[in-house]
Amino acid sequence: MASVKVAVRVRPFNQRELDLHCACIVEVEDKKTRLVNNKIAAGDGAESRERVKDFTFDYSYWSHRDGDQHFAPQVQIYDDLGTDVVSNALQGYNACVFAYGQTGSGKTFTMMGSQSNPGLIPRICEALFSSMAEGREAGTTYKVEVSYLEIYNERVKDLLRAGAPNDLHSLRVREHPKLGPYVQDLSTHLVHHYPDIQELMRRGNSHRTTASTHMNDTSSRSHAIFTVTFIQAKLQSDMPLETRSKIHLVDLAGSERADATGATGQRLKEGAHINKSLVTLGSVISALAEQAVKTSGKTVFIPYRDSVLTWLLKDSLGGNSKTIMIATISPADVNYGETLSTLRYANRAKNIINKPTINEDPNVKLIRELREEILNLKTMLQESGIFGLEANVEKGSLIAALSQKQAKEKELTDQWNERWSETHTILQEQKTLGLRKAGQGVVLDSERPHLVLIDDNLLTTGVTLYHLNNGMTTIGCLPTQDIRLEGGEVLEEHCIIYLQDGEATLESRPDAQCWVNSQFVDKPSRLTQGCVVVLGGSHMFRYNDPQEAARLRREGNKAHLNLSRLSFLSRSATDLVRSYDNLSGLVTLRNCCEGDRHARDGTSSGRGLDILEGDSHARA
Ligand SMILES: Nc1ncnc2c1ncn2[C@@H]1O[C@H](COP(=O)(O)OP(=O)(O)OP(=O)(O)O)[C@@H](O)[C@H]1O
Repeated sequence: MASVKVAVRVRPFNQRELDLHCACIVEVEDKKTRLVNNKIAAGDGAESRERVKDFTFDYSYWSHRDGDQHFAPQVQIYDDLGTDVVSNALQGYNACVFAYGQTGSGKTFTMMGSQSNPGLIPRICEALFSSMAEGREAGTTYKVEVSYLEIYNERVKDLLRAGAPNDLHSLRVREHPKLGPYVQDLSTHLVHHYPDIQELMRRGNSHRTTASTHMNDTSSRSHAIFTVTFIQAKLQSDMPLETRSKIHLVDLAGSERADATGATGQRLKEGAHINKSLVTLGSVISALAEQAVKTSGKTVFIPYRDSVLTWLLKDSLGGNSKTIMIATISPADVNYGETLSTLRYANRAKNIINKPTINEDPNVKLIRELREEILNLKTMLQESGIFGLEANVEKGSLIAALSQKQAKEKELTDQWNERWSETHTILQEQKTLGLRKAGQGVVLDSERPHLVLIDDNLLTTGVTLYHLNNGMTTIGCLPTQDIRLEGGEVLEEHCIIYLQDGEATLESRPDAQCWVNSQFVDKPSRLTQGCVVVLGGSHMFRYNDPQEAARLRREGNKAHLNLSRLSFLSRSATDLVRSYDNLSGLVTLRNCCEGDRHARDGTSSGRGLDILEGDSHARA
């Protein structure tokens, strides 16, 4: 059992409040937040008591004026609240942080922050990856996935699939009997490094629905949920351990009041929907708070399903999660009503009791239980002695039970080991490939020397990359070859690429058609960064050596990369000229006109490929 932790944060005056010469009506001292109603005169008696409202929370943060003695910067919020989220996730607990407050009160600033002053979400993610780097050294394998959605006008939109058809902007929320509510077809993204997450955050944030209101120039009109699924697996003293935790980081839309925000038309309609979720959130919080103090044992109805937001956050509110609420408030007297309402909301949330548990993999749990039972059975056998027939019968059944449990335990442990070694290999492979988004593009940052197929089949839509083995990579049309090529003039065993001390050399088999940068290969030929390899007349590759490329970049020595352009004329059905720019690696296709054909004679002629010379030769 754990209560929801609640923190309050007071932001600086905004321009509008400064222009209105607003008075500051909030005070903060330790855990206490005091709100003063300036409209009631100070004095004795009941009226004066009405003037001041005191609230106590787990944390009260004064972020009103930098330089004040108890000023709370972003890093303090992270140190107090974010570090807990990270350690909970590492222990296998679900965690949730949600920011609640009036429009323009600092929710996005607290959760996401800015480039120069990052908020909780980037700090939590960065710390998770730092911890993972340490854990990996100790042999732990991690799998981290991210999804990012917004709820706008009670519809769920995938923030990481922008440009998708409209139906993907209205995803369905469903409920799994064991896993609970989830969003159908929501994209999840495997991440290997912190910059991967940064890129996803940047992309998702740029797709959030925002608009300008009187209260905030870039007001978030939606509730945004950034979810990190964190799975870790390791062997501890030969015992498999596997946990899965979900971290929901939620930036709610601001509560609206038409008079305060100047909302009309679409903004007013949004307000009604935003309020529907927030009103339901309020009802859920009240019902949970009521349930927590109830002694009669009668269950209170919790209206989770009345809004998409509360349905999706069901586990975080009263369920299996360690949850933190951050209530953000304005210090200005003009916002007294909204601030009071936020503080009351937060005060009620303090009473919510959650039931967090460590999310252990069910099979691992079973293995652990079986091992305990096996240990007990062994102890019983040792203590049972061998007196009389009855004792022998009992001993026999103990031995049978023991061997049955040992067999089951072995089967489950083997399955677990196999699953994780496979996952580990896949993750390692993906990490080596370093697939990352760059704007609309996808970049493969492989760390190992490789060939990229430049495919002339107009119906091929995939990109093929072949890693070279350390030592020998065989190429040919036989299934036993490391790289199997079909069609054209490819021989059963066509050529071999030797990779030794980081240097790749291509050796052609007798009668095989191989060219490197337009030079026919009749003796071992060294492959250099960016060179073009043509095999069997119709298979064209670009060779990449990431280490050589990095060295050349460092040296600023691009001179050796010849700027000349090679053009290859295919005599295959496509009849296109492909131009290859050696420096950028760009391949362009254009229709071949008669005037382009300067077929070279010699080895390539009649073999399905003629080589056209560009302005000059590329380096061989
Ligand atoms: N603690 C703070 N310190 C400095 N600036 C802040 C702080 N909190 C908020 N701000 C500034 O106030 C403005 C509004 O903040 P923010 O966008 O985070 O509000 P919000 O509650 O997310 O609003 P909405 O509900 O409209 O999206 C921003 O310019 C932000 O930089």
